[in-house]
Amino acid sequence: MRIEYDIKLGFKDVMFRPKRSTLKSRSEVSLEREFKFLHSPETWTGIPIMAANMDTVGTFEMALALSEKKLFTAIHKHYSLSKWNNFTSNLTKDKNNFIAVSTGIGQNDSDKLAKIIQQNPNIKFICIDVANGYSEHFANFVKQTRELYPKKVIIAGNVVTGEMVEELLLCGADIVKVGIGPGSVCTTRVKTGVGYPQLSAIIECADAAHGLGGQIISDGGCTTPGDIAKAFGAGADFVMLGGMLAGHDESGGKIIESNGKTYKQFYGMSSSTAMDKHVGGVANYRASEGKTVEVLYKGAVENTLQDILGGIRSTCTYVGASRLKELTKRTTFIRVNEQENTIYSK
Ligand SMILES: NC(=O)C1=CN([C@@H]2O[C@H](COP(=O)(O)OP(=O)(O)OC[C@H]3O[C@@H](n4cnc5c(N)ncnc54)[C@H](OP(=O)(O)O)[C@@H]3O)[C@@H](O)[C@H]2O)C=CC1
Ligand SMILES: Nc1nc2c(ncn2[C@@H]2O[C@H](COP(=O)(O)O)[C@@H](O)[C@H]2O)c(=O)[nH]1
Ligand SMILES: [K+]
Repeated sequence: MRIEYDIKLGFKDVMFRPKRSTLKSRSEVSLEREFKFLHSPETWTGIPIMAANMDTVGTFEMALALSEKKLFTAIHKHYSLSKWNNFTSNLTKDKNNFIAVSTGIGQNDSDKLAKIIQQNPNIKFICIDVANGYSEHFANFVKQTRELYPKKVIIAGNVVTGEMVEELLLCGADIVKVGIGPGSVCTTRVKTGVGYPQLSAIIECADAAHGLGGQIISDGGCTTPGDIAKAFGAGADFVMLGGMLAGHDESGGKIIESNGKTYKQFYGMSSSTAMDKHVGGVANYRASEGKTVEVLYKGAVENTLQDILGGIRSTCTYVGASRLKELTKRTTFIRVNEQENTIYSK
């Protein structure tokens, strides 16, 4: 056994130190970024915030709403081929910049992926997503996917350490997804004791990825627009959101009326709710690693997006970044023991 003694940080452990700035207005901030990729010849321009590939968040409806504002959606892997064909038949070609098709690493997953891509060749992004990105089988799957799809942009995850980011990039991933256990409906840290505070994971993984010319997605743990800004400040190229985009018209999940209030169901993809729905229950050798919750119904996602994007533009003006790209260079984090004043929150 060994112990690493340096303390790893989460979003709640830091704040941005304000800096002098020449920006006159938050309207002067551009949140768009342009990326070239390590393997794929594609280029991408957009606002690098994405909906998670959860069946309550990464829906076709979410993709239509988010792509309007140049945000991205990792579509969940449980749509059938015919649902995909139906969705893409009404899709303008440019919208393919803002969606990924997701896959697991089983034979069924790769067969279904092949069919979806064969029938929808304009799809540009593939998101290979597993809970534990440390297995050899997963790395081999990434390699095989790169061989099959040399031009697609491949996202692979999840991992939390630099050496595995490098390995996945070398296996053919363009973008590595980072986060084990920070999610709002995640119970991995409780069930397994495994995890890595998200801010430190981002800092370490971004450094590893950028050294090789790859990108990272910070996945999970953002509960406020300020957390998203901190993820970008720490070096994330993209930020993926689950819970913050749950509960909207465009989200999946049942509507629940209770005590005169309206809620929407939201659950982890490793929860018993998800496993009952998609694979007929929790296998007898494993535990669920996700929660099922009810979130207050929030209406159209557009309003939430304005709140998020407005918050991040404001962060940028506080540190003098006229473009999101400059935010990390202009970031000094201070370690803190307090966040917001909660006297009027419940
Ligand atoms: N970011 C995170 O912290 C987490 C995210 N999730 C999300 O939920 C989805 C469903 O998760 P889940 O059903 O748990 O697993 P996955 O769908 O990710 O499982 C992928 C494959 O990896 C194998 N595997 C081996 N060890 C592990 C392990 N420790 N954890 C998970 N899989 C393992 C699984 O086999 P077998 O099932 O036979 O073991 C399975 O074949 C994920 O794809 C991810 O989107 C889930 C948990 C954590
Ligand atoms: N450990 C688990 N993690 C999960 C599960 N379902 C999804 N996730 C991860 O959470 C993020 C979203 O995080 P949020 O804080 O923004 O809500 C998602 O992208 C997955 O990586 C699960 O059942 N268990
Ligand atoms: K995900």
